[in-house]
Amino acid sequence: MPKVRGLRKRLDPARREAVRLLERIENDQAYVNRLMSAGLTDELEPEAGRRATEYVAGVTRWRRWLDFLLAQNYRGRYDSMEPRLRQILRLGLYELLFTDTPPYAALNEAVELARRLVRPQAGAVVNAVLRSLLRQRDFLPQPQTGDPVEDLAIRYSHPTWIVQRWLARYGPADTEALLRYNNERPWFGVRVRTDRISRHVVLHRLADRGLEAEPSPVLDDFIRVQRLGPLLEDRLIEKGLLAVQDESAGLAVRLLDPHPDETIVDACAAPGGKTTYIATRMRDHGRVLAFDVHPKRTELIRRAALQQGLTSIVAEALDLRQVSERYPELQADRVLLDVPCSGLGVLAKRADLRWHRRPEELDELVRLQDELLEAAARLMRPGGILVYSTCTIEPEENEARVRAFLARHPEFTVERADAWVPAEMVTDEGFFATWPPRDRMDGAFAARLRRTA
Ligand SMILES: C[S@@+](CC[C@H](N)C(=O)[O-])C[C@H]1O[C@@H](n2cnc3c(N)ncnc32)[C@H](O)[C@@H]1O
Repeated sequence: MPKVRGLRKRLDPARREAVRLLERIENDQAYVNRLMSAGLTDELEPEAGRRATEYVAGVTRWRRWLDFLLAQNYRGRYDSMEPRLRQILRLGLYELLFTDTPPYAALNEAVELARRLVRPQAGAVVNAVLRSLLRQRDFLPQPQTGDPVEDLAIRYSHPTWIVQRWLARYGPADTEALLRYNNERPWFGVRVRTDRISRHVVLHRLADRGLEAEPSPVLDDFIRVQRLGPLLEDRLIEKGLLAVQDESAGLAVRLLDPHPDETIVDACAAPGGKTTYIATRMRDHGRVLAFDVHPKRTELIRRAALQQGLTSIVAEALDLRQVSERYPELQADRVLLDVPCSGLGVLAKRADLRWHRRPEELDELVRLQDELLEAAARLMRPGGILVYSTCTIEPEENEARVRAFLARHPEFTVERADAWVPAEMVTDEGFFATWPPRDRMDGAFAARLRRTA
């Protein structure tokens, strides 16, 4: 029979794009950062874009567990498999284990991807490996390396060094809860400009679009949503009525407690999520000086201020460590110092971060955090408030930095966070600290310090 041309099924664009992105994410750290700020899949139709995003995030999160299972079922050396074939196998297995895709559809799609994107014979490999795993789906092999920490890290798909840290600090039950939380599809916090639109109206509008959303239980101007797509389609963010922001970030601003007509410094401000919230809380009266060392990122602060119609914000590209040369007279009422950190509190949202972080980076970050604290302290008027905040749960970057700062600066004292944030999020020392599995938000920390003299 003659071959009929043109009847070959079209490759699913979402899966094809996911494979392409997964390859790039694994090879190119800089690309991940760009992807995060640029929006993953702009060229796809919205439905395919959503699926591609979900595939990329899911496969990235579960990478270590997927690799363990695939390696057990592959006849050759899994480590030296062609990278693209590996991504296709990961995607196929992810779909089989973690999505509602009917198993044979997932399998066929993966086989087709391998045939077309790798070579025709590669389809047979994918077919054999995934069929074998499909048969084992209800009794999957468990890691037995002889090291319980390693086993847990494989099972929950995290690097061993991170699991080791958390086990030593939190014990097995809490560590498992955190590992599990990091692997769930996260809810997103969204701030509502309640000076322009009521939260109630927003919730109704989203419900009409079929988007699951609920009010934040801890902040009266925040909601939680399961997906961001409908917000983007409704252009509510573009119109400056909503801003994507984790509730933990909102609570750090509440702890700062900015007032109208004050001079506030947001010392590490880009992309401006907290800056715009500060200005909103001040009803846009007063002055918010927003600094960031990266000129391009500083531009994002300006754009956010413009989008939200806030005129009290002045953004400037500046290394905070040089701020007193630039502004020798500055006497801020309040300073927010939202330092660069390891980000180990946001692994549920930043799926790739766990694979890129290295334990050695912590020392360098801690040094920078100390230097930034010194610089921030020089900007304060006596009686002023300094809030030091992070999106990590690592004590070296949190409590330890504040304790070391207080030892160097007896003119600062801690003000307990109880008056501004929910009691369960306040530590014995009076610091704000979230616990993601309990609070259903990012892991974050903030300390409120007053300069007394
Ligand atoms: C955690 S992010 C800030 C997030 C921001 N506060 C928000 O809520 O949108 C830390 C920022 O510190 C900036 N940064 C790093 N080193 C700095 C320095 N020496 N001076 C000023 N900003 C710096 C980084 O460019 C990064 O944008």
